[in-house]
Amino acid sequence: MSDHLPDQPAAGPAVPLPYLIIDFDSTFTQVEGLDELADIALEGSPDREKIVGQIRELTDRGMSGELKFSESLRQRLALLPARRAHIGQLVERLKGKVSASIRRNRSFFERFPGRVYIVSSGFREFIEPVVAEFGIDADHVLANTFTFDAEDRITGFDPENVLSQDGGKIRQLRLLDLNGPVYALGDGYTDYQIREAGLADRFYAFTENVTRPAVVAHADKVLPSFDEFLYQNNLPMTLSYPKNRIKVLLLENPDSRAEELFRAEGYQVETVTGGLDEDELMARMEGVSILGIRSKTQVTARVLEAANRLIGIGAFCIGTNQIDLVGCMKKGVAVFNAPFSNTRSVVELALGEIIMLARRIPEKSPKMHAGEWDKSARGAFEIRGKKLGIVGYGNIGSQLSVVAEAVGMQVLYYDVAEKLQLGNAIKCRTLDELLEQADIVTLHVDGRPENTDLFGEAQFARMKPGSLFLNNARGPVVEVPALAAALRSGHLGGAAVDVFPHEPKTNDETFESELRDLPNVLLTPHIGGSTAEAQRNIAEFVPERIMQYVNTGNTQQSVNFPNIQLPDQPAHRLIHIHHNVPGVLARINNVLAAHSVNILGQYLKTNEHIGYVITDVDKQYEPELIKALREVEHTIKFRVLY
Ligand SMILES: NC(=O)c1ccc[n+]([C@@H]2O[C@H](COP(=O)([O-])OP(=O)(O)OC[C@H]3O[C@@H](n4cnc5c(N)ncnc54)[C@H](O)[C@@H]3O)[C@@H](O)[C@H]2O)c1
Ligand SMILES: O=C(O)CC[C@@H](O)C(=O)O
Repeated sequence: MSDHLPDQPAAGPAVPLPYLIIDFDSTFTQVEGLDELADIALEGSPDREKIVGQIRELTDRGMSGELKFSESLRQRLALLPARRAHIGQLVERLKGKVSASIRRNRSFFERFPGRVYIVSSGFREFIEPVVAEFGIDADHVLANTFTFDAEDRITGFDPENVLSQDGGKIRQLRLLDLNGPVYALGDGYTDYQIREAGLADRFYAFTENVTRPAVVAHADKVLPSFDEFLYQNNLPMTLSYPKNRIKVLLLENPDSRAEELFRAEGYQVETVTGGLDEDELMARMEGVSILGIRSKTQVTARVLEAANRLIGIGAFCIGTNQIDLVGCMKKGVAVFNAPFSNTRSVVELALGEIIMLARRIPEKSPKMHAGEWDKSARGAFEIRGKKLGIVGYGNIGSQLSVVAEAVGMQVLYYDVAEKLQLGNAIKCRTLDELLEQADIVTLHVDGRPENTDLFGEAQFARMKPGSLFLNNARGPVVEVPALAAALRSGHLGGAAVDVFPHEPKTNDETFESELRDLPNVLLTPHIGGSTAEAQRNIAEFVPERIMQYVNTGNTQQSVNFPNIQLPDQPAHRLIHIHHNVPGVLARINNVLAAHSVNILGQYLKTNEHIGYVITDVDKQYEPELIKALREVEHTIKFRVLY
């Protein structure tokens, strides 16, 4: 079943295409023309900020219906010290501030110029040249006109123009006397009034730039973008799917940059500060296309069942053991993480902990806070020349190896996979070999199920008396009672633990552990990767991967999908995810052949569970092709990108 991102077939116009009455300020463009004109005219003036602020406020009060429109316009122009020459500068500025979704769909305007009217209480002098670039003629621009004095100063507006009067848009629409369905699109109350007066069949509140609750309350539909308007009306659009329909749910407080990037892309974003348990998460999954989590949220089979539109998961961390990766694959959900964004932070924490434990700081510092002066060298040692045993020589383990050698340690490592030996590090053939030699043992394995209880009584017993132990990897890897016993007995000289089998879901919950109050034990609340740098890196890395996947189908660095790095292609891209059973590619190609499709490129990669086929095709194809591809047996998900 393909259940998400319904593709937009190369749609033709609804017949007949309604007349579109589109507002200019804060709708066609992102800004209000008069506010910008004031900003230009007052450049260098000490009153700039104050006057622009006053004009903005008057604009807002007029747009939300709080102040009579004619009064708002009169007062704004009285404050505006502008001249004719400023208008040219304004036009250039406005050309760069056309609303993103309008700019994106320029071809729509060029294709249907006769059906679009710009009806605005702004001024023709700056509107006409901006919309002309979209193929909208001057006679389809209905707007006010300025008056000037002999020195070319703007003195006011032409009072005879109906648009300068209260109810101006209504009067203008009456004069237009359009024959056929009329849809009004705008951000202001005066746009809604067209509909209220019965002169438009629908009013669409356009919220891409500003949202005025009083206006939204009256709208037939709310448009976070012009794409959404085209999509709802089955009109030709530049994107295959409106981005505002993509809902992102972000849990566990990733850096705010993540939310910012998703919003800038046009997605809807909801955030939850802490983690959610399974039932809570299930209740939130309806309609979510992208889920963002960190280490606490368990994405289980039940959660996936409740996810009716999920296409991607972003793990804003390294570990992905909290996600049912196979379940995601079988549902066509691509998972991305940030494999190196916090590596350095964990390494620095581990190195710091090694030094702190070697000097017994976890005991000395609390004593000092309690007023006790305990100056002694008992049990304290330098780390220079000591043997550091790294278990798990992946990104973190190997980076720690380099840093530890730089401070004079001898590195031993053990990994289940063959790894590049860095510097002078010595590979151990078995874990026991490492445990028997190391003065300090540090864990950097991943959280795969087989690693549960990797360290228990037997492993601690193998470690040298007085040695130190660190776990910054995953809580379940260590049997906590065995570690506590080894510390209590004095067999281990100290430990630093950042991760626990049971971690509080939020900062409001109490942390319970047998390790509390043990001597020379550093406990930290899973903060190995919690630095400003790491969190910022993660918050950029993960959204970028996800947006690339949504926009191009690129699965490079996905944790569970076959990795394909796709070329840019000015084509329609058919993205097909299917169960990996023999013959699916042949079936897909039979469908393409039966519809005489011109294939520009095809890419296939499979893994144990799924096949991922990307076919770039010529833009000319019959809409039935899409239906036929969706119906190919064993399809998990299918979408079209263009
Ligand atoms: N404390 C934190 O805040 C924090 C931050 C980042 C990462 N982590 C944890 O650290 C882990 C390691 O991160 P990484 O980026 O180095 O991952 P990685 O995948 O690059 O390295 C893990 C290494 O462990 C090895 N390994 C797995 N099981 C093993 C075993 N039983 N014995 C020996 N070697 C084994 C793997 O072969 C791999 O080389 C992550 O999976 C995550 O769970 C914790
Ligand atoms: O920030 C987190 O929640 C997890 C950090 C760490 O364990 C990781 O896997 O990157």
